[in-house]
Amino acid sequence: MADGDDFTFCQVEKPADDVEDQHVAMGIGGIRIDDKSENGSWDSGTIWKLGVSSQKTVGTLTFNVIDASTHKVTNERPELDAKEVAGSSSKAPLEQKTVVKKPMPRKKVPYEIGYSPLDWLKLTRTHPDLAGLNGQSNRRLITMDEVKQHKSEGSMWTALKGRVYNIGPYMKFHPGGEDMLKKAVGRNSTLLFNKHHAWVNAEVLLEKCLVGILDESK
Ligand code: HEM
Repeated sequence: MADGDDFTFCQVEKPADDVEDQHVAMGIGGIRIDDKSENGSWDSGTIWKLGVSSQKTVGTLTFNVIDASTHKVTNERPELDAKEVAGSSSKAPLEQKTVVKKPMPRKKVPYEIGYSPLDWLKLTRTHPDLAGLNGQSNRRLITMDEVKQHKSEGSMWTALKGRVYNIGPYMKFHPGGEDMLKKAVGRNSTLLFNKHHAWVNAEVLLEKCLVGILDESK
């Protein structure tokens, strides 16, 4: 290149991801630059290429602009000349498998008047014995066999995350509806609970309904 030519040349690296190539320069499939040095020899280098090329010359620089507009866009890596793009000969598939878990559809039921979460909070603060303990300790160990025996209106027990609760008083307050909560009665409802709303803080919500600790040894 002649001294008078004020031409700043910076080397452009080929981007690591080939998918990007097709979006960054739509219609241009590659660039080749040839520079005639002062001793008359040619320095040349192709940055990347995809399709048919046309040649342009500016001063001593010769550009090969390669047209990719007719090039079929596929998920395959474009054919790259190993000689021209050193170190990028591997043909790894671009397809990425993303597993998107479908969220559970929300099935909240409207509250009956007097059964909102706030009403439940008030009840837990004023009712003397929601668990139905009649003075018994709520630290005692309870087996699943005993849980199964409490399925009546006033006393509906469920085992949840290692604790046993009387969920009878909570039935009409449950935002997912009574029918859903009834599925928990007389059994270990931990899996069902987590399936629908692992984020719900049952320990706090049902604190006053605690009957005992689940005896998991039996
Ligand atoms: C055993 C104690 C349970 C407690 C304390 C409880 C509490 C709650 C709370 C606080 C909500 C509102 C969640 C929110 O707004 O994000 C809710 C919603 C719901 N619950 Fe429960 N639940 C219990 C058990 C269950 C069980 C066993 C089932 C299913 C069989 C169930 C099914 C649902 C459903 C379908 C909703 C509405 C879902 C939604 O809003 O996305 N719940 N529950």
